[in-house]
Amino acid sequence: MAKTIIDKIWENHSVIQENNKPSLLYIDLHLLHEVTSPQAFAGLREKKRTVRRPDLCFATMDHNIPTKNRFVIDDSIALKQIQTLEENCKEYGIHLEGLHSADQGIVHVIGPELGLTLPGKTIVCGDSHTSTHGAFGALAFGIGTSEVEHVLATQTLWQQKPKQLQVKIEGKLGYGVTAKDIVLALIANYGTNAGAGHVIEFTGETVRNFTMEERMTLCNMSIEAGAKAGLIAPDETTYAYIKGKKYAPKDDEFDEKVNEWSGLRSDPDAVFDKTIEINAAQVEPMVTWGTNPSMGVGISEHVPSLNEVQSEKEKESIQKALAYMGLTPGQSLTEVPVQHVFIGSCTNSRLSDLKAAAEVVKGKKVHAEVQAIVVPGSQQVKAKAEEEGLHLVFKEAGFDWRDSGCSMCLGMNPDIVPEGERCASTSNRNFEGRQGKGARTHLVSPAMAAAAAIEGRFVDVRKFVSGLREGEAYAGI
Ligand SMILES: CC(C)[C@H](C(=O)O)[C@@H](O)C(=O)O
Ligand code: SF4
Repeated sequence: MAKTIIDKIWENHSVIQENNKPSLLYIDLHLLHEVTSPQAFAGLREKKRTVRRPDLCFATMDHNIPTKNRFVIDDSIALKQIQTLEENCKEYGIHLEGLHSADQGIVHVIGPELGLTLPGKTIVCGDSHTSTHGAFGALAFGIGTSEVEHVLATQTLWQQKPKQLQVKIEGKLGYGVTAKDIVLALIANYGTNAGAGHVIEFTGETVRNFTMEERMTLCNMSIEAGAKAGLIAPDETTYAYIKGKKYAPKDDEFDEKVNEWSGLRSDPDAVFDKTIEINAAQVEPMVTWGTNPSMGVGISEHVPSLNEVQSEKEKESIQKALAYMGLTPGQSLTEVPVQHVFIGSCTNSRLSDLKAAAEVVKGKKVHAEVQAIVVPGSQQVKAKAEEEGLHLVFKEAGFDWRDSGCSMCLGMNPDIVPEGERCASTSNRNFEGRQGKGARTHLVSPAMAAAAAIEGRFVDVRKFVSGLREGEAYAGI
């Protein structure tokens, strides 16, 4: 029978598989961070168990850490979680990239960057955006803390096989349109439940033409479309990225692996439970206006007016979101002032994201009413950006240039958006209170965030880059 890549990885890892029952899956890589691991280790200790394969675990600290003066941790909970991770890794012999490490960074940025994330692997982490690693053709998904304990103890996990959704993306991206806009458009059109109970395989010409960093942005947000995971079959782009990475297979072993990986693709006649088709050419730069990632529009559109909506329930949810966001129905987002700009997070903090933002910022100044920060996804990204002088572009424009971490993506560290203030953010979640109590989050691409930092309000980056302002003739792309 024809198989999808998901079927193939599932079969390769099933230790126990019975019809219609959960399978016991072998886990190839277990990533750990400071927030979701402490109780798991405590549980192990209580039951007098040990870590079965410390060599298949890899830990970092990212959520709680400050991005400015990173060694001064004032918050007592953060400090405790960081120290606990250090102690646990030491006790159980798990490799940790701590605050002093040049390889530290957001867990989903460093896995790929260090060559730990490889095609065909099963990868888990106590973190929902583990889906990011699917960009390499790995089956990668987030797990809860009790599952973290189970994987630590057994290196396996019971899992019901999910359904499979194909998201086929064809067409050429317009100028100024990015992978972030594509995934925001997917979620805006099909909702935050589109992928519920499914793993997504992204296919199509547009995806094939994406770089690995773009593929990571796409897979990162598959979880916001409700999916358990998202993945992309590996190809030459994948192998070229992996080659030479610190922990990636080397020399002959690499060639053998490429041979093996090249079988990791869905058979031409494989059947999916569902297929969604996206025309990338129709997508424009996106901005979210509401309190979940599906509440988004193209920058030339406007916030929904209530008479456009049919159902009462939807009307209510829009009204509630707009009240929280301090917006009015039908408003154009280009008239909305922003006070904060955050370029970072596991969605958009890799070198190409910083380059795209720097391109927009170059030679310009951050608006007087805006506080803007750039937070590289890892210390390696930071170092590479500095080699290319990107930090100078940002600093000269008035951005703060920080150390790596989750930062303003979520209100768990000192980088908080104050109540009632608005942030153009390259992260992936815009829930109420996500960036701090009462904070208003708008999800955008790095280029759109950079343009908002300069103008002090949302602008269409396509017009901005070509030097035009609203009202001026625009020849298109
Ligand atoms: C803290 C962690 C459990 C959480 C997640 O699982 O996603 C965080 O990374 C997030 O993005 O909200
Ligand atoms: S950057 Fe944001 S989304 Fe990613 S792991 Fe950290 S908190 Fe979660």
